[in-house]
Amino acid sequence: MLTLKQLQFHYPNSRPVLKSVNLSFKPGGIYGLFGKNGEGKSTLMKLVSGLLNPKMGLCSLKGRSTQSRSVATLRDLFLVPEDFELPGLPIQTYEKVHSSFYPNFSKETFYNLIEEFRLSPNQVISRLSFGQKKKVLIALGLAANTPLLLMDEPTNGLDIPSKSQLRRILASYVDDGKCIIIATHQVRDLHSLIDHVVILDNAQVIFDSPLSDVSEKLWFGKASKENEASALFSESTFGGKAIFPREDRDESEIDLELLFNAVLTEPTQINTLLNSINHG
Ligand SMILES: Nc1ncnc2c1ncn2[C@@H]1O[C@H](COP(=O)(O)OP(=O)(O)OP(=O)(O)O)[C@@H](O)[C@H]1O
Repeated sequence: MLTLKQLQFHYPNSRPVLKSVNLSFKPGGIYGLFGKNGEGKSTLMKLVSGLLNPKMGLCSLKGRSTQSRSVATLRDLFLVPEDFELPGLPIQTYEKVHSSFYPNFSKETFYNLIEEFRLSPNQVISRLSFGQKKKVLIALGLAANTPLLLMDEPTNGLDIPSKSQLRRILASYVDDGKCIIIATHQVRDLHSLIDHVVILDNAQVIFDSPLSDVSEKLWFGKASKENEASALFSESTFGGKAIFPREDRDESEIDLELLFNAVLTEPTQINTLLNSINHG
């Protein structure tokens, strides 16, 4: 659905933010995009949305370059950005202005979500709190029903009940025709939803793997004197949690935070093991 080919980007007079990034995103998946602060997650989302132009390479959505920002492409994607400014319009007016851009927009979904988020259609957006504004954008993004939904730190600003509410809403939203990419540091908020992980580091993709492959090849458990030597990665600050080759052990629950730290520290070891999967 979405392909990034040899994508390169830097801001004026700055170091490269992305160096030759190649990625492919398929429908039916929720992708987690991770990276340390400043590694280019928001930039990548802006490139995909056509808000920035790559210095080299291409982003194509359903075979069309997103850089052209053609109507046909823009109606296929929605970006919920991390930072935004929203106008002093009532929610229902804002919905009317934006819904017309999206052929599959569902007013029913939008107003159901607005109600679920305890907002009311006549509230003026500029007078809402940051978290409430974010909920309006999330409702708009989900109601737009676009094949590609990009969410940059969607749980930032949401209170604890709203985070689980969003998790539940997103789980029911994804279907075989849609692809969702979520950039987040709040791994725990959405970890149960994510089924594919992409990690950016040093302007490159250092990890790109479905979690089914991670479960097949890696085992998440506690390090002990007996097994310490076989650990691919262990972190004492995680209470002795460690990652091992799975071998013939039962499947374990994936700890995304530990996986992220492991990939940043031992990318070659982790990737070599995952690449040994025979997909044939
Ligand atoms: N408008 C801009 N002009 C110049 N440099 C920028 C601009 N926006 C971002 N950058 C730089 O580009 C790099 C990538 O920023 P980006 O916001 O994409 O990172 P990020 O991974 O989303 O970070 P975070 O996790 O902190 O949200 C950073 O070094 C940042 O300083």
